[in-house]
Amino acid sequence: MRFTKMTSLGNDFVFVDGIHQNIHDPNRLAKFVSNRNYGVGADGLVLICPSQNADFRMRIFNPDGTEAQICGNAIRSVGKFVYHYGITRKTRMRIETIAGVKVVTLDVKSGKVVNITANFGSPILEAAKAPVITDLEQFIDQPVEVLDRTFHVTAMSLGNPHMVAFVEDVDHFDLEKYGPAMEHHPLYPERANCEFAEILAPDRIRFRVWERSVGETLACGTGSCASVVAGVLTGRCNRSVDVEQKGGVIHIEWDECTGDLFMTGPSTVVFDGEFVEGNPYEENAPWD
Ligand SMILES: N[C@@H](CCC[C@H](N)C(=O)O)C(=O)O
Repeated sequence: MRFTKMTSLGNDFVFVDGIHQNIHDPNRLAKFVSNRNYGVGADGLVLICPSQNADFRMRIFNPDGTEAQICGNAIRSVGKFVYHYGITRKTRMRIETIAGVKVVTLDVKSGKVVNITANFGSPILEAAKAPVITDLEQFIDQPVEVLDRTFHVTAMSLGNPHMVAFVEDVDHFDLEKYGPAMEHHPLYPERANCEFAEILAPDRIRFRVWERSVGETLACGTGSCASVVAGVLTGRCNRSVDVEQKGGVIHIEWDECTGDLFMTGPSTVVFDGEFVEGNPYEENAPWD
């Protein structure tokens, strides 16, 4: 089985072409490839599959083997992957996910994909669909007690669940302490991807993320969108924002007329590989 390692601002994934290869038990494969000692090492596995109603279908699996609905950095990388490997010549394509079909547009210069924009559509702000357990219709800037602190949280779905809390001095924020407690907070029946964000200027945010089923990652595409949405809804930022993360900067636009969220940023093909002796399906394996 051949694979490709790609990274988008340090949010790294193993991509497997499931159009020309037959993949069974992707949940188990995800645990193996994601392991940084026994496998390739990644924040998850991405399968690129044929689609009935779009150009391609993306499936994304977290390192614990759970399947997520969507991933912002991975979907942009899928756009680059299919163009880079000549699977398509299209520079604008529709990619199916559990969270719906998203449009991905490539910026190609001298034959190379330099930037990729993904349209995520509108964020889902209805609390019941975020999902958050509350009587409120929307969960915006609401006090939430976590361990010894109260955060003001805005919850939403980008297809996957997010919560955003604004903090001061995010670089010194104790993410290891509050991240897991927030991810597993009883408010979120499906757990949540948790963004702790600092406003640097109305057009610049810096955030750190504690991802559901992963932990801290260097960047999160859907988390970048969620941070800007929460910033706009609470009057903290503009609709066109550069979002800083540990792994780099991404640009987010939240269109006032259509309500669509656009994310633009790079993706890098790091290396191609082929599994030799590793057996992803081994019983009682050390990556379980
Ligand atoms: N890194 C991602 C999100 C990946 C999925 C997430 N861990 C979940 O379980 O929802 C991004 O770039 O959006």
